[in-house]
Amino acid sequence: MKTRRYIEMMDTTLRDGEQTSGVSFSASEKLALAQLLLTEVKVDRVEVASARVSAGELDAVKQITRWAANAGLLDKVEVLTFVDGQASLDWMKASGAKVMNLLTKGSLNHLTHQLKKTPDCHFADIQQVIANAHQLGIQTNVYLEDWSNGMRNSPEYVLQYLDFIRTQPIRRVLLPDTLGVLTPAESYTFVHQLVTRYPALHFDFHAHNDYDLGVANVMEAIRAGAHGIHLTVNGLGERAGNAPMASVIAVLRDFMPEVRMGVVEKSLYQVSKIVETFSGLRIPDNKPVVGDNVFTQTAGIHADGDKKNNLYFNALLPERFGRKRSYALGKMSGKANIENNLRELGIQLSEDDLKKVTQRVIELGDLKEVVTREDLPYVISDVLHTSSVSSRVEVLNYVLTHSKDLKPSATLRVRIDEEQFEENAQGDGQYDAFMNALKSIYSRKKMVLPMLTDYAVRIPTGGRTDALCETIITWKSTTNEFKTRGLDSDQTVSAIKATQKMLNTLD
Ligand SMILES: CC(=O)SCCNC(=O)CCNC(=O)[C@H](O)C(C)(C)COP(=O)(O)OP(=O)(O)OC[C@H]1O[C@@H](n2cnc3c(N)ncnc32)[C@H](O)[C@@H]1OP(=O)(O)O
Repeated sequence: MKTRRYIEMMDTTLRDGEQTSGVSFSASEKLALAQLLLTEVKVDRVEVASARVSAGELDAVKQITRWAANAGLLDKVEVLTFVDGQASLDWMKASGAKVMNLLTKGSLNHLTHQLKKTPDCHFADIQQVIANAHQLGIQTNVYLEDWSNGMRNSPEYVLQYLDFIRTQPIRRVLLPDTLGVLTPAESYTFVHQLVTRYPALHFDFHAHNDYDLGVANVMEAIRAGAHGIHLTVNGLGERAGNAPMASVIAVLRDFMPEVRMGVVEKSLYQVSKIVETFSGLRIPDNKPVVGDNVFTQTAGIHADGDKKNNLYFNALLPERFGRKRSYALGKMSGKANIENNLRELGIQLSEDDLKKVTQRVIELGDLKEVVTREDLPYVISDVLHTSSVSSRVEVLNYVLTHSKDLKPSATLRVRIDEEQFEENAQGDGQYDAFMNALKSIYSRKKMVLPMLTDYAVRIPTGGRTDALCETIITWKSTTNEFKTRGLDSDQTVSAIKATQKMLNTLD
């Protein structure tokens, strides 16, 4: 049997990913992510910073290298450096990092117009930096910046460069499509040309996503013989970003059985969520593999087909990533969507009642209202005039204050079963103060509230909901994750309504 070729994965979320406009990771966030990426996601290497950037960046790299040295992983931590005499090397020394990814010029255009040097002069500078690094016990990989344009416009320069670099004590040659301009066909041709001509060199391919071709280009570069690839979590990166890790891993696993890799598929969703929080950049709901809605069937026909011999099955199963399939509720729902959601809630309805509830969900969808699974008991009670909604908990009264230069506060009275409780608290905002008062009441009852993991506010347009504000809160308990929704003309009140629904879902 043919052995599968191992592809090295280098994660550059902490270097190239941080080049996303508006993103800046703190030192502790960088440390936590480097640890997670190397020990749980199990990428082969992480690039954690560019040299010389800032004092905070130096502190972050010091923390990472201290941890990595203790964990025996120091050779997996990389820093981008420049051809700048001793400056980057001094920074490397101070940071404790032992692998540098030296940024050199991969196109004659960049070399001539940015560095204003001749190839010979550039090669001499590079040779000096590599030799000095070697003396400091620092290993070198070389980036050929703008390599893709170099292959198109000055291929003789690229070959001249590689003839030079193969004589140097370097470990890897990193081929960036710096501006994300390659087509898949070119990615294959260019990588294949170099892999064939320089069989002793190790080539990494580094894709950018300017034409949304990052994943396709990575596939073709690997097919052409690239030994490693560079990825970022959630596709973070300058401009349109880099090749997104979760998509690339899924594609390689499902479509390229001839290669293998160390990355743990089950960890991809977790790391994606953490990077979403640390970067402050929300993942689009339709982002493959990690987006909120990518395992949600909306159309009634699809939901129906899922229960009939799994007709809409594909290999991209949510369970591979620790996720679950769900069924949206709205105007495209059929009975199957409603049934699936009711099953999760442990509710059974007769065929006739199911039709009535389905009809109401469709009407609400027409009004642009979002219906969550946890809304269904309210819809049922409204349509069937039953008391299927638990009203164990009722928010009876509250006063919320907001004033200049004073902390917002809340006074709250709730009924839980037959007992009433009152509590005051402060918070960073009115809703935070409300939640703090609520948490105090629940801790008196020795009960823990689920964690609020997302809070989305929307002003639905059109229909009857013109002036209303909709708050959808995502909660995470020890056993599951769910959403509740509140609708009111006041934003805080809509959040409180969503919160009361959450309280009534608790056992
Ligand atoms: C492939 C990539 O994504 S490359 C990303 C590289 N990383 C970064 O740029 C990190 C963020 N950058 C920074 O913090 C800063 O730009 C620094 C600290 C690197 C340099 O800052 P400054 O000294 O203020 O220089 P500035 O950013 O204005 O210009 C860059 C200089 O580097 C030079 N330069 C460009 N490429 C290289 C290179 N590979 N090696 C050495 N110098 C280079 C430019 O020619 C320019 O020099 P000049 O001032 O003599 O014209």
